[in-house]
Amino acid sequence: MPVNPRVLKVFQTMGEMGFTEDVVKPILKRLLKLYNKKISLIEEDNYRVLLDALLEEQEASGNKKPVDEESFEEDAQDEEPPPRPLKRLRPLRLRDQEGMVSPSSGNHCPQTNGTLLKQPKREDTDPPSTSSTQRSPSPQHAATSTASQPSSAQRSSSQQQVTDRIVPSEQCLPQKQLVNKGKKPMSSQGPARDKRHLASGEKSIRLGSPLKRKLPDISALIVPKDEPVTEEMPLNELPLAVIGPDSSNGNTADLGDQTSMPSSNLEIASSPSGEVKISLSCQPLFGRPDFHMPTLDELLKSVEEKSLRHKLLDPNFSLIQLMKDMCQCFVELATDSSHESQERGVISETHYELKNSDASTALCLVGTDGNNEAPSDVSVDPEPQVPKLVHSLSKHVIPNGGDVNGFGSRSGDPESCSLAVVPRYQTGRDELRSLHDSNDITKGEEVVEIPWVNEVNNECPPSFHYIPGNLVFQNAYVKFTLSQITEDHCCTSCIGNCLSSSSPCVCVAETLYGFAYTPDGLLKDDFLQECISMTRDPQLQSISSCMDCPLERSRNEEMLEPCKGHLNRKFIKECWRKCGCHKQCGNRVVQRGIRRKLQVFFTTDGKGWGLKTLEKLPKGAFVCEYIGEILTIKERHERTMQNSSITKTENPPSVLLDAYWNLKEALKDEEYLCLDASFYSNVARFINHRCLDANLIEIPVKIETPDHHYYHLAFFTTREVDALEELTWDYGIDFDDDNDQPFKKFQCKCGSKFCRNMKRPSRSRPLAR
Ligand SMILES: C[S@@+](CC[C@H](N)C(=O)[O-])C[C@H]1O[C@@H](n2cnc3c(N)ncnc32)[C@H](O)[C@@H]1O
Repeated sequence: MPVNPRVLKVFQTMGEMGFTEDVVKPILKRLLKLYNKKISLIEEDNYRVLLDALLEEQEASGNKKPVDEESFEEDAQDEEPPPRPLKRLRPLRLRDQEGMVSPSSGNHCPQTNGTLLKQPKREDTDPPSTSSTQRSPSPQHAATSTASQPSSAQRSSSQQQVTDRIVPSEQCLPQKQLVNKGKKPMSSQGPARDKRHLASGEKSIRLGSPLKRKLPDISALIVPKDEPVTEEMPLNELPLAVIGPDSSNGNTADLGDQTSMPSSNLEIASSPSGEVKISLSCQPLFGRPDFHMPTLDELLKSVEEKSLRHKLLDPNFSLIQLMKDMCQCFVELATDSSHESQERGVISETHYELKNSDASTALCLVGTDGNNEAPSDVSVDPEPQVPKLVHSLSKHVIPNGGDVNGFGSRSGDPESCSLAVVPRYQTGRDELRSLHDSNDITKGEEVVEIPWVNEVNNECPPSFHYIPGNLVFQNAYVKFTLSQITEDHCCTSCIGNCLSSSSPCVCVAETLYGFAYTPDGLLKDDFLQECISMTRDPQLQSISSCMDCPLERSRNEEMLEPCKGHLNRKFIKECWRKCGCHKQCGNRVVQRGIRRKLQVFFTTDGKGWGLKTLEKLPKGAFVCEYIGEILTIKERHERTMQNSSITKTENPPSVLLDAYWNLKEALKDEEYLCLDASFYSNVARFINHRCLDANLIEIPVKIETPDHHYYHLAFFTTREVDALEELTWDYGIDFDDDNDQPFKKFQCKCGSKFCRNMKRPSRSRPLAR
């Protein structure tokens, strides 16, 4: 029988591209079968689909399948070109679920070995084969019928085209939905919301950033190499992930027989050029009269509340678990109209329990999947604990230079953000690696990247949450309001750079010495020198004692010890947002954040991790702030008492914001504050101690508020610092005093000739801590 000339043309064209007829033939045959013998679909875009399939075949396996000797005569039929079919990116497979009939075997989008499919228009409603071994034509052809799936000619927006070409999740409908021919999608939401309702209650939910308009290079899709692949479910024929509802949620029975009915499908496709798409197709809960379709917003909110806030520090966090939670949230939302209030109830209850639990109880509470045992792959340190976010931070979190929308709360405010204590896991090395990107330990939170290196051993930096600005833990009163900042407190009439004005602006009026910065953004030498002297020289130290020291009160209210004294300090006042000056005004330095090239490194002299500069720093240069949770002294004490080992581990100490405690007017309890960098902090947590002649000094900086009780603590260089030098500051610890140290005493290895750990006479400031 003569061979169809169009088929011959295919062979000829492919031959010119280096593909032999033997290689092309079986793939062409499969594609023709898939496209109902419509060879025009193969011919489109210069045989793009065939080329893609050939490339995929080459990539996926070196074993060429035997050539099918059948003639193409019956396979290739001439026909009118149908509307442009949809293409599907290769869905990347994350996970296989054993013992379940995966949608891939029953309702997956059929594909060839090539993963880029064009889905021809098809009007028939014949159920497709559900055998995984059969490469049957798409079961979703009906779902992509003319009515529900506009042709390319009908599409005006190129974005729409691109979106449709990339993982058309509607095409992965189970068989039941295929009879929906001609029906319009049930979407009640506009396309801008990027969500689609499918026939018969199915819904495709798209997450993640908007897709780029450019059609990705499909042959270059990333395939995760470490995911399990079974022979029955070839990689390139499966959705990326198939996640069934969590059997532990008690809803399994409601979902029906999972072996006969596919559960929710999750598909993710990505390409090296950055296009990522997640598609979740949820199966309606058959037999549930109370089923209703949650909106995407409801679902996302519920997932966030359920998973993200509760698992912020969970070393066992896994994306799959998150996806499972998402499915579970879907089930809960879909079957319970009062889900919102119930969900909140659970949160507050958990919050209460966590806050009041001891370490072992908390350990049970944070076990994943309701499993109360610590996971076997992590070693659990029962002593140290990590505060864990269990409630919204949205209202009372105070970022560095944060907004003036009424942050902070008086104690007892039920809406305060709250952290509760849960055990800290000693995470495995790999997990730590994933927690701290070696290129940037700040995870993008700072303007500059700060890498970490360890050329000494295999240790990774300790686990902590990187935050670029201080956060209120719970009761600290830190409130910035515009009304608080009066004309006396900010330079509303200034323009441009305050430093270029002949007289100091009103912002620095209360500092008495004018601007602290030079036009180069460094500290003025005399100002710096005075700060250094007031800190280091016992003769020049100015120390005041509180009448009623909150530190002593928190330790023992019954038997108050006299205040040990607090160092009086000079402070810097920066211009801020209510000021009229430019954001680049020279009186705004600390609020611009870290600008220097720094590196976290493992020290060679036994101090653990440290911080070094990678560039030469001039004297008086701002390096970074000391960032942590803002705790009241009471909270600090409670945290210490809850587990006395917390603050006495290798963790950084909590630093008192005590420069104004000795004011005539007594502060309220929630205004005696400190910064605890144990769990939430920035790169300053790595700065090691050096007795007396450290190259950094901490200076109070007031930015947002005229209040005295809250300020920033900023580190400036005390001298010129060479590139690669370790950065150090004097913690002010008294090595002779065994009690009341803010952290575990360590054998000082600072190497300074003024080291106080060498039984020399005290030369510095064993003040209140
Ligand atoms: C703020 S942390 C500094 C970072 C810490 N080296 C690390 O590995 O995470 C404070 C802890 O570092 C260690 N450290 C800091 N300065 C030290 C010094 N001069 N000598 C010995 N250990 C020091 C102590 O264990 C201390 O408790």
